[in-house]
Amino acid sequence: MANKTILEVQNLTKFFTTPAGQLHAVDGVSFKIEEGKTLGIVGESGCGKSTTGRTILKLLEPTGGKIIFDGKDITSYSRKQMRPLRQEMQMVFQDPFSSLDPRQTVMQLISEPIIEHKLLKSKKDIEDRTLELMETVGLAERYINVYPHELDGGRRQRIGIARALAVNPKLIVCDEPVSALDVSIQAQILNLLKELQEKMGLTYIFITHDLSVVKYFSDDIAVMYLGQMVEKAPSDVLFANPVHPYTKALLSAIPLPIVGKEKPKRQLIKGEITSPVNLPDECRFMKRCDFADECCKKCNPKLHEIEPGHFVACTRVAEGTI
Ligand SMILES: Nc1ncnc2c1ncn2[C@@H]1O[C@H](COP(=O)(O)OP(=O)(O)OP(=O)(O)O)[C@@H](O)[C@H]1O
Repeated sequence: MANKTILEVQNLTKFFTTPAGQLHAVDGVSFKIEEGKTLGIVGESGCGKSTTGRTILKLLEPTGGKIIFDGKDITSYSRKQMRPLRQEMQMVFQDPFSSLDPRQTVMQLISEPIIEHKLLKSKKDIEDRTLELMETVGLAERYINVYPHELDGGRRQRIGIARALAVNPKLIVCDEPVSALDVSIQAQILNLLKELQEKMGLTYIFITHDLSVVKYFSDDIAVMYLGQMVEKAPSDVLFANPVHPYTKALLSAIPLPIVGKEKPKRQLIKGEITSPVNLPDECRFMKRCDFADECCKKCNPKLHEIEPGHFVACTRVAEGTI
């Protein structure tokens, strides 16, 4: 039996008005996530991953589209209407250092959301819950009175995770949560997030520029390019059978064995991601694509299901010429 859909995003857009014109940071993104699952969102810097995450949590107002969380259409919810939902939707950031008040101790940092959301009242209950959360994220009790600058990046990220867990969320948007950490620490934090998911039934949106990080972590992976999803599939399918030229190039650049197939030759992606301002109605990846031809100028391709659950937005794939 399929799990319950906890989040559905339909044709989400977020545009910013800039002196140069409308900047299409998120441009028609749609997906569903079942409770307890992880959707990885990957793509290079500036493709709109963080804006997607922040808009879903209503930290940014969407320009268009729909956000349905736990059966409720929250697209037009006011700040006040969002308040009770804030507990259910949390975010873990890349650099916990910049999101943690340096003047607060671990105790103050972890207990803050408990106090803010009035989850517990007595000092003793708050302290007990803080200690319980520290244990849950693997932070030894001896750190309770230390300040974030006295801790390494991994332990600081554990504080960030404990703060998110403090309010018993259902969905956590993890925005590059391990990118600032050493590789050995990255694995510890990924294992912790996985363990917490299994224990608490958490749903994750896991944002990263690094496909190798999400391979074992995500149930589904969405590849973003210039505000749009260009390929979306279950993780194993995406790694075994990448179809969009951008996904292929991203995959060829990571040091992973490709099961049952020879590792594709490394394909360098030419040039830089172009500006998402005033985009013409043509394939957005065209200028960097080795396979581009005249048909790619016809229109901006939509996602097309090429096998169950595997979607690709490429004109040449849709026309069967690639
Ligand atoms: N407040 C803002 N005002 C104007 N443009 C913005 C704003 N926030 C983001 N952008 C632009 O929106 C686009 C998407 O940015 P976003 O941060 O979502 O990308 P990203 O894929 O998360 O990249 P990174 O990993 O570097 O954060 C970029 O072109 C960025 O410059």
